[in-house]
Amino acid sequence: MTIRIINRSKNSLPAYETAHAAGMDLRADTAETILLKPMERKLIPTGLHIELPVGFEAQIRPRSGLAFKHGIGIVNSPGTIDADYRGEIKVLLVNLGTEVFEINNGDRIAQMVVAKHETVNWDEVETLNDTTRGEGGFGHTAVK
Ligand SMILES: O=c1ccn([C@H]2C[C@H](O)[C@@H](COP(=O)(O)OP(=O)(O)OP(=O)(O)O)O2)c(=O)[nH]1
Ligand SMILES: [Mg+2]
Repeated sequence: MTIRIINRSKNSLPAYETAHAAGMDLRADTAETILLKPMERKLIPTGLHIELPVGFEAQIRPRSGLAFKHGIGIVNSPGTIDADYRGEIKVLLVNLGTEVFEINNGDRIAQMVVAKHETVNWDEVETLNDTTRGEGGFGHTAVK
């Protein structure tokens, strides 16, 4: 599919790094180096604005390499970009590691997955179909 995009950064457009990757890496758009101290969170600009087709969303997900090596996560993971959002895509990084993490312009800080979603109408009722699980959850199938 083709999606309209405005790129106000000087970085290349988000791109799939391998032939069948699900996510396109997003790059930081920042004139100055951003420092993220341990347990600190910051909204990182990308300079990108997109026009998703109705019925699609974009998910902003962490990169496992940054998570593993530096403890970098996304506070609201996965972030949701709505089809009607025209603002700049931003990434809410958090440093869960023990060292200060440096972000420079063009660094690949997160990945974006474009996905279909349903739009639901509620059918409000008094009872739901019974199942073997019933109301069991939160570990109720664990071996005792
Ligand atoms: O990681 C994110 C998450 C969201 N957004 C943008 C796109 C999204 O469409 C909008 C609103 O996001 P969300 O619905 O998650 O936030 P909210 O706190 O519910 O804000 P709002 O009241 O604006 O919906 O913010 C981002 O740029 N990055
Ligand atoms: Mg919202």
